[in-house]
Amino acid sequence: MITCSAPGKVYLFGEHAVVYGESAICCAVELRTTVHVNKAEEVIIESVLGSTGLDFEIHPYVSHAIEKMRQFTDIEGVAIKVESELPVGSGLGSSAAVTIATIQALNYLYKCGLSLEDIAKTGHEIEKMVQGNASPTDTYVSTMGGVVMIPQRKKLQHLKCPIIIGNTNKFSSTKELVGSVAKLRSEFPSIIDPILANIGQMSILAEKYVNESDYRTIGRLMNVNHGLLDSIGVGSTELSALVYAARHSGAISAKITGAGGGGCMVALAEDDNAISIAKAIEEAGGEAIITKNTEEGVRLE
Ligand SMILES: Nc1ncnc2c1ncn2[C@@H]1O[C@H](COP(=O)(O)OP(=O)(O)OP(=O)(O)O)[C@@H](O)[C@H]1O
Ligand SMILES: C[C@@](O)(CCO)CC(=O)[O-]
Ligand SMILES: [Mg+2]
Repeated sequence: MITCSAPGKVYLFGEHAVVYGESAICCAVELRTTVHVNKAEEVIIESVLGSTGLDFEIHPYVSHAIEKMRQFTDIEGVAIKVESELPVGSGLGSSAAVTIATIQALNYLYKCGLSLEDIAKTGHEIEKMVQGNASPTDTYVSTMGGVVMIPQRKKLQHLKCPIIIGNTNKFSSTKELVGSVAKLRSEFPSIIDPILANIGQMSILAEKYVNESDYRTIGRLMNVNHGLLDSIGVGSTELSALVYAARHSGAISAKITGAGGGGCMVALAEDDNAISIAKAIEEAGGEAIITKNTEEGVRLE
C-alpha cells in the first residue's frame, strides 16, 4: 500500500481574478488530505462521500485522477481510501488536495516517474475538466507547499503569523461560483474586468510585503480584497458576520478565502490574539480553526 498526503490552502489575494490570468498569492496550510492506494481486482473509491467504483458524479476528482494516470500506466483495479482534515466544498482547496494526493499515490504505486511539476499540471487539467474553468493555483500550492504566486509559479517568504479560518459550514460549489462570476463578467465587462485587474494588481503589490513579512500592510490590502470579492457577488451574510467578528476582535485582516458563497473566511492574527479571534468567530456562528502556513507540499507518508 502507498499513502500520500497533500495540504489545503488559503488565498491571501486573488481568488476568482486568477481564473482570468490575474496574479494571486496562495498559502498552503497545515490541514491535509491523505490518500491510501493499493492494487485490487476492481476500482474502489472510499471517502466521506461514500463507497463507489469509478464514479464521475460522486468522486469526480479521484475518478479523473485514475483516468489521467491510465495515460501513463496500465491501471486495472485499484482500491483508494481518502481521509481528510479539510472540510469538503468550503474554500480550503479540498478538491485540489484530494486530486494531488491521489495522483502522487498512484505515481508511486505504479512507478510512473512523474515530477512535482507534472503532478501539478495533471491536477490542474483535472480541476479544469471538473470545474469548467480553473486556475492552476490550488493544485500548484497543494503540490509545492509554502506561499506561491500564480501565474508566475514563484515561491514567496514563509508566512509566520497564526492563520485563523472561520467556516460558515455552508457548502459552496467552486464550479457554481466561478460560473456566476463568468456570467456577471459577460454582462458587465466594463465594470467587472477592472475589478479583477485591481485584485491582480493587489497581489503584485503585496509580493514585496509578503517577502518582508510586513503583516500589517498585507492585512490592509487583504481587507480591500475582501471588499472587491463582495462586489463581484461571492460574499454572503454568514461570511460577512465572521469577517467582521474577526476584525472587531483584533485580527490583522479578514477576508473570504476560496470560491466564497459559503465556505470559509481567513484572518491573520498576532501571536497573542489567535485564541480570542477564534472565540469571536465561534460566537458569531462559525467554526474556527487555528492553523499555520506549511512548506510541506504533497508527500509520501
Ligand atoms: N475528502 C474527500 N473525498 C472525496 N472527494 C472530495 C473530498 N474532499 C473534496 N472532494 C471533492 O471536491 C469537491 C469539492 O470541491 P470544490 O472545489 O467545490 O470545493 P473546495 O475545493 O473545498 O473549495 P475551493 O475550490 O474554493 O478551495 C467535492 O464535491 C468532492 O468531489
Ligand atoms: C475561485 C477560485 O479562484 C479559487 C478556488 O479555490 C477558482 C480557481 O482558481 O480555480
Ligand atoms: Mg476546489
